[in-house]
Amino acid sequence: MTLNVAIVGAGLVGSAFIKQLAASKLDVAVVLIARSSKTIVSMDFSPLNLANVDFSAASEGGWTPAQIAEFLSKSPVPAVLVDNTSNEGLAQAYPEFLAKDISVVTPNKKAFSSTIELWNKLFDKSNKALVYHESTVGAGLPIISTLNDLIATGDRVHKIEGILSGTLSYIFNEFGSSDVAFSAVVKKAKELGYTEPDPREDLNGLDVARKVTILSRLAGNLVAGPTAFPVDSLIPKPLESVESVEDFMAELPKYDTDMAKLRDDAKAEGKCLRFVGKVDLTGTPSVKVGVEKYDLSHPFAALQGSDNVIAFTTERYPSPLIVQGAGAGDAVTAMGVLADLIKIVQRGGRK
Ligand SMILES: NC(=O)C1=CN([C@@H]2O[C@H](COP(=O)(O)OP(=O)(O)OC[C@H]3O[C@@H](n4cnc5c(N)ncnc54)[C@H](OP(=O)(O)O)[C@@H]3O)[C@@H](O)[C@H]2O)C=CC1
Ligand SMILES: N[C@@H](CC=O)C(=O)O
Repeated sequence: MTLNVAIVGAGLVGSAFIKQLAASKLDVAVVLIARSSKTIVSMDFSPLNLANVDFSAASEGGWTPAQIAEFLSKSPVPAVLVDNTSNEGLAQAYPEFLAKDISVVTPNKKAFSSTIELWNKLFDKSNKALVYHESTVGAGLPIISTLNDLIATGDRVHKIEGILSGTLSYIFNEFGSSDVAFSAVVKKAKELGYTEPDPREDLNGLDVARKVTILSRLAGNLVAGPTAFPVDSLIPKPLESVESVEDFMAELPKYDTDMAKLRDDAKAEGKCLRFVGKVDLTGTPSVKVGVEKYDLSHPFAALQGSDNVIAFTTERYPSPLIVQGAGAGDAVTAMGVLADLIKIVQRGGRK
């Protein structure tokens, strides 16, 4: 085997990733698969059988990031952590993995939109291990690789603008084109697997703000984090203090008429609502995230389903380079994660 892999998180994305990896016949051994409270591990680094991942047989108890890093550090071949969780603690521990020459692949945005100090540790030139995180923005769409390629080849980014949330794209596409209730579309987006584990992280703009933080930083504008610039929230004020997701979802229908009014006002002007993220580097850099009205002839008005669209305006692309397609969902996100793992295999697991 060329690499040993630990997969942490076997939810929607993690399960789809395991299925795709099993079908890919990639020359790696999966030696650990973890959920929050159960861990399947092959202590002698022999490959686990991906066709039969059975957590019912695993003993109770999750492994800490430090335990996983310690285990992988003993691997006789280069090792990779695939983090398919949205866990903050694991994200903060990536430097521990990198310090042990363990590469990281993840769709988890938390580390990359955290402090600049953590960002610098992740991309420290002296790291021998690799970090790939394509699916942190636009799921499997080639957004991060495109931006990195533009910059690495000497282009200058002027603006990045787009619809970066599969959930909010789906919500505004569905809710805007019919009389369906806002709360019903939010529920459906959750059922379809587009939302974050807690859908309020989508509705409050934080998920898009995290993605915009990542893009802005990659473009050279080191914003302090997702709360360092203006972000619109779609959470009704009285629901901001609700504790559980279940209570929030139960209360949301009470605010359907407020959201319908916003939609109908835009319609009356011949426009539609879209939730967009923008990075403008043409003068003093500015970053913002929120609801905007677009003419029905605008490309952002014609999106379908959970589509994301991102427009890079650069020195070489004054008429923007556009990437568009499904921006959420288990299969497309897992595809981005697997494509990143394949890159690590191709590079032999080390810089
Ligand atoms: N869904 C999508 O369309 C997209 C998702 N992403 C990102 O992918 C990641 C996963 O999303 P998704 O699959 O939808 O989320 P899920 O909630 O379906 O799955 C999360 C998984 O992580 C596990 N987990 C959580 N904390 C820990 C921990 N401390 N140790 C071990 N396992 C843990 C959960 O365990 P348990 O099973 O025990 O609950 C679960 O298996 C998130 O970061 C999300 O932002 C990115 C792009 C698109
Ligand atoms: N909840 C996110 C999932 C992908 O990042 C979204 O809706 O875009």
